[in-house]
This record gives sequence, C-alpha cells and structure tokens, in this order.
Amino acid sequence: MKVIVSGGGTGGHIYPALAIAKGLQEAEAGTEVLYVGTAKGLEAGIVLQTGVPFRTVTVEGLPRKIGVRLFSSLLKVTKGFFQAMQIMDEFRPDIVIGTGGYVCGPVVLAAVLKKIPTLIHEQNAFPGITNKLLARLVNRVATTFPESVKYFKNPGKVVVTGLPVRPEILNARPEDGTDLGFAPDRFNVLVVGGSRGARSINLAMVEVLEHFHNHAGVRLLLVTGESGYHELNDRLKLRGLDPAKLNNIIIRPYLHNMPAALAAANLIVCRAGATTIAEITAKGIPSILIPYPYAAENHQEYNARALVDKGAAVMIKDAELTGRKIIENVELLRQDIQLWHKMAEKSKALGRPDALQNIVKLAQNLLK
Ligand SMILES: CC(=O)N[C@H]1[C@@H](OP(=O)(O)OP(=O)(O)OC[C@H]2O[C@@H](n3ccc(=O)[nH]c3=O)[C@H](O)[C@@H]2O)O[C@H](CO)[C@@H](O)[C@@H]1O
Repeated sequence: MKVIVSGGGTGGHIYPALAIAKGLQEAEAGTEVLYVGTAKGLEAGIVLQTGVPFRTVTVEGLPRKIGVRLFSSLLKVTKGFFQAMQIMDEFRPDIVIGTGGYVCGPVVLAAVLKKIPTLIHEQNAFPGITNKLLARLVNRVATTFPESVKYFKNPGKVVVTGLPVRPEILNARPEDGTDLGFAPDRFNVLVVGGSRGARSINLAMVEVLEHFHNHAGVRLLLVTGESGYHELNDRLKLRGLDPAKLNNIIIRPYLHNMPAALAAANLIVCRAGATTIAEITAKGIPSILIPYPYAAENHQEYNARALVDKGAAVMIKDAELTGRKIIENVELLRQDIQLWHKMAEKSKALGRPDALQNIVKLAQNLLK
C-alpha cells in the first residue's frame, strides 16, 4: 500500500499523522509512506527525526480581510495545490490522509480531484477551518470526540475513532526516562507547554524551579518551546540560578523523545491540546492542566474540563496561573499517594489506546 499523510503547523496535527502512518505500516508489511508538509511548520524538523520520507508544498492561512496579503496568500495556495498534484502523479498513493493544519487543504484537495480515496482526522471537539471545508469533499472524516460530529455538513461520513497515539508512546517503559534525568524512585514531573511552548507556564516555572532545585525527592524536566528557552535561562540567571547546575532539573527547548518522558513521568504539568490529552490518558498520568486561553472556541478549556470532571486532572486557568499554585498542586500529589493513585486510574480510564487501530481499520476499509 502507498500512503500520503499530511498535517502541519503544530505538533498536535503532526504526531497523529505520524501515528497513523506507523499504524498502517505495522498493519501491512511493505506499506510505503510519504509525509507532505510545509518547509516552515514544525513538521519539517519533526518528520526529519523519524526518517519518514518528507516532501513540501507552499501554503499559508488565508487572511479574513480583502487586501494585498490575501492576494499573495491565494497565489501561494494555488502554487501549493499544483505542487500537490505533481506529488500525487509521482508517488501515486492508494490513500491520502489529512490530520489538519493549512497544508492539508491543497494536499487533500489534489487527492480528491485525482479520485484517490481520502480520509481526514479532526483532533478537537471544535473542528478547524481546513477540516470543515475538506469534510465536504473527502470519503471519510474521523473524529476524536462525538461532540464534533454535528459541526460537519455530512454526518453520515463521520466516524468517531478517538485520537491516534503514536505506538512509540504506548510501548515506552519507565526505565526509558533515565536519559532524561527521571529516576524510578523519585517523583518525576514533566512540564511542557504544548509543541510550541507556553510563555506563561515558563514564567511561572521560575518560582517552581527555585522551590524544587536540589530537592531530593523530585526530578523535573521542563520543555520550554524553542522560542522561550533563552528567556527562561536568562530569568533563572537573574535569580542567581545556573540552569546548567540544577542537579535534579533538566531544561530543554524541545523534546523529540516524548515517549520516554511520558513513560517515566508521575505527573505532567501542561497545556490542554487534544493530542497531549490523548497521550497522557493513554498512559494514565495525572495532570495539572493550564489551557491555552486563546485557542479557537476556547477548546483547550473544554478538553481540560473533560479530565477534571472525571477526577483525572487539576485545572489552573492561565489568567490565575502562579508558580505558587503549581508548587502547591505538585506537593499535594507527591505527598498524598492515594490521591495520586486515584487520579492515575481515572486518567487511564479516559485513554483510548484503541484509537489507532480504529483509524487504521477505517483506512483499510476505504481501500476494499
Ligand atoms: C494553541 C493551539 O491552538 N494549540 C492546538 C495545537 O496544539 P499543540 O500543537 O501544542 O498540540 P498538542 O498539545 O495537542 O500536542 C502536542 C504534540 O507534540 C508533542 N510534543 C510536544 C512538545 C515537545 O517538546 N515534544 C513533543 O513531542 C506532544 O507529545 C504531542 O504529541 O493542536 C492541538 C491538536 O489539534 C490542539 O488541541 C491545540 O489546542
């Protein structure tokens, strides 16, 4: 089988595409995969690390107002569409799968016009604009949440599969986390602000790092995002902390080995992006969630509430975020082991490790 997967911009769209690619390869030996993304989005770096063949098309989001930028964006999207048509002719895929982000627009559209079977996956409860438009044209729409079905014009082609989690995440074991500073006999805390990092979390973390550095019982791994890394390091230095000498704390701009970190983490402090949520519940990790307040339709708070209501997570609103609140919640869960166990169980109960199989079957059925 030959498959094109496409999803771009941020990690939340990229990793589900990689998961589906891997799932199809594991289901059918000899499956050939091509990832189509943009040169500018995070996918260029992430996909390169995986060794999956990668090709690019040019594309960008269309501004909502009429003006010079709209004209130049339309030109780029048109160029991207013709590049995608050429990729279809050269690679000749049996199926094209899109997981959201602007890049999916021209890629999936080219496949539709070439009469290649198409499938898109929507991670969030509130569908993104590209997926809403493409849903009218593709053969099948897979969603994470039943709640999103109503936003699509043809509910008949929508299937609720859950969000496909990378097999590497499902298979990683706690001992894999030792290279990242985690230890089996310590309370391991992973802090990550989504695939691009979160400035408000980084700023609050200065106080948290001051509190926990040299703490014998805690290991902490903070992923700042590429853009926030230097600012955080500078702020720590201003407080007299040398980021290179924090002993029990590691700070990274980005983590390619997220499977190892998630396998070893006892607690995660993070944004509430849909892909992250699917991963932490698949692993059964308790979480402190700080939803990104400007996500479309405030969908991250909606994601977070689903976990908080079931007792799997604690939520701190971004506007109310302080280092002290993070410290208090980490200490509470570290010291109250029964509460921690209860939250871990509730988190695991919300996980959908079957989602990858569901979407793999959906793709295979489309080809029958
Ligand atoms: C601001 C915004 O609108 N963000 C959206 C974006 O978030 P974002 O791209 O941040 O998506 P998520 O938090 O859902 O997923 C991040 C992905 O990147 C991985 N990762 C992250 C950091 C790192 O250092 N290494 C790494 O591997 C995570 O394991 C996960 O697989 O897409 C999600 C899925 O459509 C949405 O739900 C989010 O609301």
